[in-house]
Formats: sequence, structure tokens, C-alpha cells
Amino acid sequence: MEAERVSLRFGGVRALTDVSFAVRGGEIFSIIGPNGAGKTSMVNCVSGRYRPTEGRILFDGQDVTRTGTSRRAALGIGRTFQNLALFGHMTVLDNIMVGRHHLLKSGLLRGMAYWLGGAQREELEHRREVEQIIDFLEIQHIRKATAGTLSYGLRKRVELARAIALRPKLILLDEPMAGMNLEEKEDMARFIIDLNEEWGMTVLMIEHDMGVVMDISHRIMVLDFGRRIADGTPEVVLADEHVRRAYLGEADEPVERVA
Ligand SMILES: Nc1ncnc2c1ncn2[C@@H]1O[C@H](COP(=O)(O)OP(=O)(O)OP(=O)(O)O)[C@@H](O)[C@H]1O
Repeated sequence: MEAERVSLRFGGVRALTDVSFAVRGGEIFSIIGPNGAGKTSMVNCVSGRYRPTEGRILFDGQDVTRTGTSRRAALGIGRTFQNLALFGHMTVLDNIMVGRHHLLKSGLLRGMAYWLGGAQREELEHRREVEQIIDFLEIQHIRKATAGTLSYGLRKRVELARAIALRPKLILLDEPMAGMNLEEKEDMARFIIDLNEEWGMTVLMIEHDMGVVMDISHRIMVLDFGRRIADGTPEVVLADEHVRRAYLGEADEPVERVA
């Protein structure tokens, strides 16, 4: 996925100015930066929720700048949200199924199911995939639970399950660790690594927890006031003078969480 000189304005507010970066297939790429730096705006430009005022978004070499969210999802761009977007009154299983139905509607699986031999096969395939996701995220025990009754950490995990159900090539994770305790964060970090390594998903993530970002990202881009001030491997970004001054504040102070 590539962003080419993307700018985004909301009236007089410049959320993004001339931001270019590329996420290579197979990597975990994180966007960091202080509050209001433009991270969510950038991810929204990639998902199709916002249309850049200037610049282009390319996915798989195709210009998707003017492509809507559903079509982008069908092309293989999936996402989770900063604030949970689950259906609280529905079960975990049904919430994940919603993700699959979206995929069916897009016609990707329908064609395959027809080829395999009809609706029954389609349903079986559908369920098999959902079960695989439930196993992977270790949420078997809550499959029948109503989503709204779960702890925050578990709800975040179910939200991830629903996003995976779309089988995206690129998954956009908006603060996947927010509000989690240490153990939940460790679990989530492991799931993200496995998604990347075992499921082959490319990950574009916004995350405030610097420990996690530095641990699991292959590359990082730093935004400040809507501009890219650095990008590179965690080592390169940590050593960058601009980043240390503009973002991390006191250069010598250890930073646990930057917000
Ligand atoms: N829908 C919108 N309408 C108007 N201004 C917006 C909108 N979305 C974002 N902004 C503004 O754009 C700028 C960048 O916001 P954005 O949410 O992208 O930053 P962020 O880095 O994701 O911040 P945070 O870490 O707080 O989530 C901010 O000044 C914000 O107020």
C-alpha cells in the first residue's frame, strides 16, 4: 500500500500535509505520533473513510483514492476501530459472522462456493473459517456470550476476529492495545505477530504503547502536526533527533507510554 503526498484538510485544520509512505507486503508497519498528529486521519484515508484533499492512495498498485470503503474492503483492506464497533446485543459468533457476510455480499466467496457445489458448501466453508478464527484468537469459551457483557480486552479481541473474518490482505489496527492490562497487551501482541507471520497479513497499526510498537513493528512512521518527521526501523526511529526532540520530549528519559 502506498500513500503519495497525501494532504487532508478539515476547513482550516490541516490534519495531514504532504505525507508519503509505503507499507510493503508482509510487514508490520506502525504509525506513531502525539495526540492530534494525524494518525487516525491517515488510516481513514487508507480505509476510504476520508478522501484526501490532495494526493493518492495506491493498493496492490491500483489507485483507490476515489474508491469507497466497501469496495476497498472487498479488495482486501480490513480494519478495526479506535473505539469499539461491535454489536453489543449480539453474540460473539454473530458479530464475527457479520464480517463474513460482508465478504459474501462482495461476491468473492459466492463465486467460489458455486464452484464447490452450492449453498451448503458455502455455509460449511463459512463456518469452518469462523471456527478457525475463534480457535486462533482463543475465544471458544465466549462464543455464545453477548458481546456487550465482555471485558474490554475480550471485546477488542472479538473486534479483531471480525476484521480477520473479512480475510484482508492488509489489516488496519487503530490502537489495538488501548485500555488493556499488561497480560491482555501481551496476548494481543502475540496475535498480531501470528497474524502477520502465520496468516500472511500485512499490518498497518496505530498504537500509543511504545514498548509494543518497538517490539513488534518492522518499520515505523512518525507524524507530528500532520507531517511525516521520520520513518524507518524501530532503531532508526528511536535514534532520530527530530523524533526525540519533537515527539519523545526529554531525550534521556525512558518513555513507557507517549500520548
Ligand atoms: N472529522 C474531523 N473534522 C474536523 N477535524 C478533524 C476531524 N478528524 C480529525 N480532525 C483534526 O485533524 C487533526 C488530526 O487528528 P487525528 O485524529 O487524525 O490525530 P491522531 O494522531 O489520530 O490523534 P489521537 O492520537 O488523539 O487519536 C486534529 O487536529 C483533529 O482535531
